[in-house]
Parts: sequence; C-alpha cells; structure tokens
Amino acid sequence: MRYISTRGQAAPRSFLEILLGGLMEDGGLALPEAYPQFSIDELEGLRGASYAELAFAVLSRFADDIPAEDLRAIVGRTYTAEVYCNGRETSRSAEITPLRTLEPGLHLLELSNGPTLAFKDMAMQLLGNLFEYALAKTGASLNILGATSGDTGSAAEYAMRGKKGVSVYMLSPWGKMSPFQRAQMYSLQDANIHNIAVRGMFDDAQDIVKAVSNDLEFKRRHAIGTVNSINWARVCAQVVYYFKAYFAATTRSDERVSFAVPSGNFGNICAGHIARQMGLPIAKLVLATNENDVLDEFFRTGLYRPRKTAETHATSSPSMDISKASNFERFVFDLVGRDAGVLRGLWQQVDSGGAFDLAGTTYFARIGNFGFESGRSTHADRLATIRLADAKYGVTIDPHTADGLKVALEKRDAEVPMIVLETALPAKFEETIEEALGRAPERPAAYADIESLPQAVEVIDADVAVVRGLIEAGEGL
Ligand SMILES: Cc1ncc(COP(=O)(O)O)c(C=O)c1O
Ligand SMILES: N[C@@H](CCOP(=O)(O)O)C(=O)O
Repeated sequence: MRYISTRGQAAPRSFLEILLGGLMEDGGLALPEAYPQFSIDELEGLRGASYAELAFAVLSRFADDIPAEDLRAIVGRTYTAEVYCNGRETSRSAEITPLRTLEPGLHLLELSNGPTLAFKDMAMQLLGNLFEYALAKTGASLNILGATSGDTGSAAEYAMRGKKGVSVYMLSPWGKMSPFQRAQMYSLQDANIHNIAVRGMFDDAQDIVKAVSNDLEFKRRHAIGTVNSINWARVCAQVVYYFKAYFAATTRSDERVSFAVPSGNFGNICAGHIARQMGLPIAKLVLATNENDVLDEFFRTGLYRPRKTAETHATSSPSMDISKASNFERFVFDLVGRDAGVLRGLWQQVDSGGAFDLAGTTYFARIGNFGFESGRSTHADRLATIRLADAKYGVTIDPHTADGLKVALEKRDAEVPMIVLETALPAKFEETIEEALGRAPERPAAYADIESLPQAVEVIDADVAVVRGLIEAGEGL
C-alpha cells in the first residue's frame, strides 16, 4: 500500500515511513492511494471476531510493510482486557469497546475504558507499540511533537512514557483544560515527557506543530514525529472500532447503522468516513459540534470558515474547542474527487487565514453521497442531555458524549440503529457533571487524588521559535 499526500507534491510513502514521519513533505496529510474494500461476504466472515482479530483484519490492509506475524503480535498485546478495563472493569472488558444499548435502536459505544479514560487510548496505545517496533528495527529515536485540547496529550504521554528512543513534547492550551485533564498530564515526571502550555487555544498549538513539521531541515535533524490525527496510524486504528460496533449492533452484514460522533479535530469521524469508504454499511455519519461550530456550518452550508483564536469559545466540552480541524483536509480531498490541485487551492486560502465556500459547486452537490449530517450543542443542551441520560437510561455521560447524544436524537431514523460514540468518561469533567446532576461522577481508584500531585509544565507564548528551542534543549539533557 502506497500513501499519497492530499497536497499531491510529495513522493508516495509506505506505512512505516508515514508512521514515523507524520506530516507529508509538502505539508499535506497522508492517505492510501485507494481504500481497501470489504465485501459483504468478507464482513460476514469477520462477525464474532475478537477486537484484536478485527484490528489485524483491518490494519493488515493498511500496514502491509509490517510482516503479518509481527502485526498480529502487536495488536494482540495492545488490545487486551487488562489495558482497556480502567475505571469500569466489567465482565465485558474483553470486548474492549462494549456496546451499551440505551433503548431499542439507540446505543452507546464505550471507547473510554483505556488508561486515560478517553477514546484517544484506542489508537494511542497501538501507536506506542508501533513506534517501539519501528524504532527497534533501525535503532533510531523520535521526538514526538503534539498538540492537545485535553485528551490526546495524556493518552500520548501514558502510551509513550518510558518508551526507549521516544521523547514527547506536548503543547496544551494554558488554562483551558479541566483540572483533571491538567493533572493527568502535568503530574507526569518521566524524563522523556515534556509538558508545554501555550497561551492561546488548541488551534495555536496545532499551528506550531505543523510549522515545526513543515521545517523539513529541523524535522530531519531532530527526527520529529507526530501523535495527533495528522498521523495516519492514529486514524486507521480508529477505523477498527467502527467495524467492532457494527457487528455488535447488527445480526447480518447487509444491515445498516448510523454513528453520531462528537467532533473537534475531525479525526474520529474521519475514521468513520474511511470505514464507510471501505464498504462498512454505514447509513449516516452524524457530526456533533459544541458552540465552536465551524464543521456544522460547513456540512449545512458548504462554507468552511475557520475561526480565529479570539472567536473560539472556551466551553464545557473543552476537548472540542477547535476551530481549524486538521483532518477535515482528508475528507475534502475525497470530496473534490482526490484532485490535489483543487485541494491545494482551497488550503492556500485556509492557511492564509481565509475561508472557502463550496456552496453551489459540483463538489458540494455530491456531499449527500458521503452520508454526513451535522448539528451543534450548547452548554444548556449538554446539561439537559446529561440529565436525560441519567434519568432515562441510568448512565452518566461526559459533556462531549452529551453533545453527540443530543445531535444523535435529532438526526436518527426510525429503522436504522444509531450508535453514539462515547469519547470520554465523566470523571474527567467533574464540574459540569456536578452542575448537571448535583453530584460528582464516579472516579477510578487510580485517579482518586490526582489533582493534589505536584505538577510540572513550562508556560510559553504561541511562538514556534520557543518550541524549537525547547526541543533542542531537551535533546541536550
Ligand atoms: C473527549 C473528546 N471528545 C471529542 C473529541 C473530538 O474528536 P476529534 O478531534 O477526533 O474530532 C475530542 C478530541 O479530539 C475529545 O477529546
Ligand atoms: N481533542 C483532541 C485534539 C487533538 O485531536 P487529535 O485527534 O488530532 O489528536 C485532544 O484531546 O487533544
């Protein structure tokens, strides 16, 4: 399998090359030359497979430069009940991503049972093992530069802590994450973990990651890699749970299901888009935003207008406080018929602070073929949905999942099962749960007192040069 760039000006690469390289040399994102396909018969053959077996079936189509027995061993030690039982150890832990039925035709896909209590662990644990495997082959080392709005950071740090040859430089928006999220990251004391808080929003941090990655000489000299959904391995690992959920919600492989996905950087729902392109019978992909509704605006109108930092709201679903969704570029590449020239033109406008409008174009005319629908949710909606889930279904959901459920209820069709992706556990967002329910959410014992641990973080302005300097200084340690 060869990987091409959305911007069309980089040499095609193999899976292992893009795993370590992150952003393509022309500033674009990697995508397979063609999506592998699963026929109905092949899907039927996978019904009943364990999570690790499914992960192998899906990922072996993408990572064909990893020998099959090595890949099987990697997914086998990644997707275990021991890794994915944190906080909610149940008899269903072996499912890795259990499906909980809220009412007939409405399900919640539990994706937050990993070590850091958010769906990011689903791919990040795999990435940690893949990095270790790839680096051991060459004896090379890797400086991972990442940006987080709250959950990618801790998932990456927990997956990479103590890993040989790997250092993590994680940029987070100063003062914007929940106290639990801050404590989860900033309390880590491992020598290979560097927490850097940026005065700004997530988008400022992500811009720095892209700027450093686009400095090809610096990137080569310091072996810079990424763990955000910029990295294709993140996205393809997330494809697996769409398959797992599909089999859990259906009995035959010609049935269709819909998914509702709380969205920010567009990585999670992009994985759903790819699963659909691969032949998984998905009716709708329902995208839910919070008050930062750039993506909802696009799917309703065709206008993509990323907001500036000052226009981006700090909300009670903080991990979705994103106004420039990195992965959206992968979807638009498919939408414009994989024409890299057209994509480049559109992103020239985005990268210079502008917008683009596809309304009235032949591209937007075929948006219906991709199954997307969208909606937005506000603080009041979030509280109401958390209360509804508690009262009607006896489940405490986190504010991001609440955004997804709110829009799912608006968009579901009577005859098609709707699966809402749970993206974090409520323990991470205690204040909002207390506001909604008048009580604190349950918290796994391992995190009982995390906020009182000592924290270490370097606070900086959103300045690329400062980040470059911190990486250089870290290497000198
Ligand atoms: C809890 C939570 N929900 C939803 C999202 C949005 O997911 P994505 O960025 O993949 O669209 C994030 C961040 O990515 C998150 O951390
Ligand atoms: N919400 C994310 C933002 C980064 O998304 P990613 O999928 O590109 O890593 C976070 O929690 O950091």
